Amino acid sequence: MPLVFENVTFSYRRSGRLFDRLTLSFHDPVTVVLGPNGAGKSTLLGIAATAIRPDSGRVSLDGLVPARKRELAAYRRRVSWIPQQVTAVPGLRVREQVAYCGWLKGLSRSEAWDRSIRALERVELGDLAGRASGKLSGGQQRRMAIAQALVHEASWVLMDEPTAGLDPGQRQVFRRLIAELRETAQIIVSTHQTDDLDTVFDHVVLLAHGRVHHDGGLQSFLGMAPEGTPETKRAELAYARYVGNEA
Ligand SMILES: Nc1ncnc2c1ncn2[C@@H]1O[C@H](COP(=O)(O)OP(=O)(O)OP(=O)(O)O)[C@@H](O)[C@H]1O
Repeated sequence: MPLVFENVTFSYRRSGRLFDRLTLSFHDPVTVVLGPNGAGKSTLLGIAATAIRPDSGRVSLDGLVPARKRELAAYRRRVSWIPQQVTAVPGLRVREQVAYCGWLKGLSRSEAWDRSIRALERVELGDLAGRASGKLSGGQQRRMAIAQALVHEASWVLMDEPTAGLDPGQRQVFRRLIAELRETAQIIVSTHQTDDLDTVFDHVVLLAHGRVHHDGGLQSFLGMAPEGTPETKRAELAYARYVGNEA
């Protein structure tokens, strides 16, 4: 079920044109959108999540076009978005917040409540289900946000810099989660860190200044590193080769 951007143009009022007729198709199980700060990664995911409206062009998912009013709700049910900023809802406990997100996506209250604990267990937060959501650490809040996205079992999960603020142990949890999640959903992860690149990703989109510099398999991306580059440096050097001074 591909998620497709066709000729998408978008400008922020203050900072000018970011995307100029951007055409891109996400079709692999797990895609990473890699790019330096300000490349447009969050905006791209925000558009895919329908939080941001493009000025022109079309986004579609399995033929559903969110710009068509009647298709918007069905599109949104299929897509889960974890934005960069995680918000704790004052007064809610962790499990309540996760269940609330499921309810917002159209689950019944009891279904949302039942699924919330499973979602929290998947991100290894089951033990903290009863804690006030505002009292989690930054890394735990990011994992709660992932649970929020998992609770309604969307077919696409969009994760904006999900590993920011995670310690190495939590990054491992995240990798396992992606490996498990890819069985039931297609995933887009954004990051600016080449050391996040991992065999869990099938597809690499490299973005800089709103333009796509690479759109293809992980191995073809890594293959851009100069010959003889040690395994651990390939992502970094391939990235430097594509983006060069532009980053
Ligand atoms: N609300 C806004 N108003 C004006 N300009 C914005 C706004 N949000 C983002 N921009 C600009 O749009 C460009 C792309 O920003 P975006 O946040 O999409 O990039 P990013 O790749 O996600 O960056 P980062 O890795 O820092 O999160 C940047 O130049 C940024 O300054």
